[in-house]
Amino acid sequence: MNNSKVAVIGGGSWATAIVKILSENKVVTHWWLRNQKDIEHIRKFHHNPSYLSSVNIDADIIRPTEDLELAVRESDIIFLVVPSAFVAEVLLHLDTQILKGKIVVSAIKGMIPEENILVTDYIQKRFGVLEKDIAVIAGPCHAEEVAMEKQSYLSVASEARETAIRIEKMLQCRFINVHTIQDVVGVEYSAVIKNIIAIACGVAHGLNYGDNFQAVLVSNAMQEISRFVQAIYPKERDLNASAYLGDLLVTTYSQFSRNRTFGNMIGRGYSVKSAQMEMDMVAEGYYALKSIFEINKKYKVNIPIITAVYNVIYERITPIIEFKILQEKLN
Ligand SMILES: NC(=O)C1=CN([C@@H]2O[C@H](COP(=O)(O)OP(=O)(O)OC[C@H]3O[C@@H](n4cnc5c(N)ncnc54)[C@H](OP(=O)(O)O)[C@@H]3O)[C@@H](O)[C@H]2O)C=CC1
Ligand SMILES: O=C(CO)COP(=O)(O)O
Repeated sequence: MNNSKVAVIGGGSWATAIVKILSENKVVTHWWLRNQKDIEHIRKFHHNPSYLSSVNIDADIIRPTEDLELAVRESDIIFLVVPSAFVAEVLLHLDTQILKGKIVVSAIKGMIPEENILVTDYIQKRFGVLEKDIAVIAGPCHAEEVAMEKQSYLSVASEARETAIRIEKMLQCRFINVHTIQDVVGVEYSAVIKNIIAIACGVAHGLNYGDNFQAVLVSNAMQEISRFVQAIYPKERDLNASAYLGDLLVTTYSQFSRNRTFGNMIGRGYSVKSAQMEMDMVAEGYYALKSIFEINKKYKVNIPIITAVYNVIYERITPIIEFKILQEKLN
């Protein structure tokens, strides 16, 4: 039994997968979900009816609750797992002092819209959490495969080694291998951008481009990620590590990727609205596009793939035309 007191904030597929991992390690967890019906269902039947419903929720270890404040107050480690667009709204009524001295782990791969800042920057700014108490979960890992207990790998990034190791021990289990890394900003930006690239791959697939094109798209994208991350936060980092390249590959190639699925619909001619309505899950890349585009007005990095996706999604340029232009910029 792990003695840390933990809260998981969020009721979607990734939150459900993280709850499964914590439960495997016997970590007593307050699990906040916004949907009262889901909470009652979990209490009664020990499954999340809306996401990864095959996952068994151990009632002795996992305590679903509608009381966010209680979940946070009772815990010393908080896992944030709501899509980035809803973070500010979900945390709105929490006292600004409530996270002081607690460890906050962001499992979110997105940015706070409007403010155009990373989730960890938002948590530090709004709640005064110290950098040493912040961690990020990254790596190529789809919730659906965690649910099936397929061997997976996670990276825990923190500037404080002690914090990273504490979280590593909490997540390492039978089917999850965890390693630590000291690059919160690089890992977060890379995870944000790979979602946009996965939309690009989906659009390309929807337009009937083949594997040859996607391989070139992804390798050019890796260079794009490298240029952007090094411009924003220069540091010696191995972008071939699974926290960066691995996550890009799984999201651009996996059948489970929501971002790729969303892009595929756009490529096939769906409007943005109808593609979003068709999916009952969130494609973070849609929101990230706007933030990265805004941030890049200052850094002026050459980001042709992100620009092409931005033009398709926000400027309503026909994908077939935009991708013909992009084609000429890849090598
Ligand atoms: N799924 C995955 O494999 C992975 C996901 N992530 C990241 O985890 C984060 C969470 O995504 P994930 O769990 O997959 O999400 P899902 O797409 O599975 O679920 C969407 C979640 O968003 C909630 N939601 C929808 N609208 C609102 C709203 N207006 N206010 C508050 N909450 C809302 C839903 O709640 P409700 O059901 O009540 O509508 C649900 O909990 C994202 O940043 C994602 O990038 C990271 C790694 C892997
Ligand atoms: O981050 C992920 C896998 O590592 C999930 O990607 P999607 O949101 O596109 O499914």
